[in-house]
Order: sequence, then C-alpha cells, then structure tokens
Amino acid sequence: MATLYERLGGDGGIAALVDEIVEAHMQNPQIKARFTPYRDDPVHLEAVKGHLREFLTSGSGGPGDYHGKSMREAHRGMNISEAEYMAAIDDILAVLDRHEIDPQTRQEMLGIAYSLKDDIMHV
Ligand code: HEM
Repeated sequence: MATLYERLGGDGGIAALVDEIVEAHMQNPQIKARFTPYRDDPVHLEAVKGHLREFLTSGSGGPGDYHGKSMREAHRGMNISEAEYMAAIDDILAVLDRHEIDPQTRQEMLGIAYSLKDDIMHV
C-alpha cells in the first residue's frame, strides 16, 4: 500500500493541505484569534507553515526531517482548550474532504491528531 505521504499527494499535496488548513483556522470563529495575527507577520507565518509541511512530510513517511519545536514546546503557554482542539481537527477533516482523501487515510490522520492531544491541549 502507498505510504501516507504518497496518499496525501506528496510534497505538492501536503503544501496545498497546509495552506488550506491554516487559511481555514484563520476563518474559524473558534480559533481565528490564535492565527490571524500571523497575517501581519508573513515571515513568521511562512516559517510556521514550513514546519507544518515538514511535520506532515516526515510523520507520514516522506523525505527529510522535522526542524520545528516539539508539539509540547510549540503549544506551551497557549492553554488550548478541548473545544479549540476539536475546532482545529474539524478544519483538517474539511480540507481532507475537499481534497477527496480516502476514508482510511482520513482515519489515519485523525488517529495521529488524537495521539498528539496530550502534548498540545492545556500545556
Ligand atoms: C493535531 C493538532 C495540531 C498539530 C499537529 C499542530 C502542529 C503544529 C506545528 C508542527 C507547529 C509548528 C511549530 C514550529 O514552528 O516550531 C504548530 C504551531 C502552532 N500551532 Fe499547532 N498543531 C495542532 C493544533 C493546534 C491548535 C488546536 C492550535 C490552537 C487553536 C494551534 C496553534 C498553533 C499556533 C498559534 C502555532 C504557532 C506557534 C509559533 O508561532 O511558534 N495548534 N502547530
């Protein structure tokens, strides 16, 4: 079976997913306040997006390493609530749907997202 990386569309697919997920977060009433400030800091936004691409690529069996912070470190001090976490996952699933990602791949992504919960929520 193709790797998760391949099923997400490789580098091009992952770059599009990241762009659309970040844009969805910026429009999601529940979490937009966390993300819209980055519109005024395109350099920082591009750095975070680069880390998101690397995180997804290396975590899905693609090439290269992740150079960003650990999940606990990246989200430390934000005190992200369960409702916010669910809102972010909703955005991710909506974008996967739009890309017609198959149900099994969608489940795998959901599983990965849930496995990271304790390092992201309320840290
Ligand atoms: C499955 C869930 C999530 C994953 C996999 C994830 C992943 C990441 C990654 C890889 C980074 C980049 C870290 C770096 O640049 O070093 C990041 C940054 C960030 N995340 Fe998340 N995240 C998740 C959920 C959330 C949620 C629920 C929120 C808030 C509602 C959030 C808010 C942020 C913010 C604001 C940053 C930028 C931090 C900075 O400026 O350095 N994340 N996330």
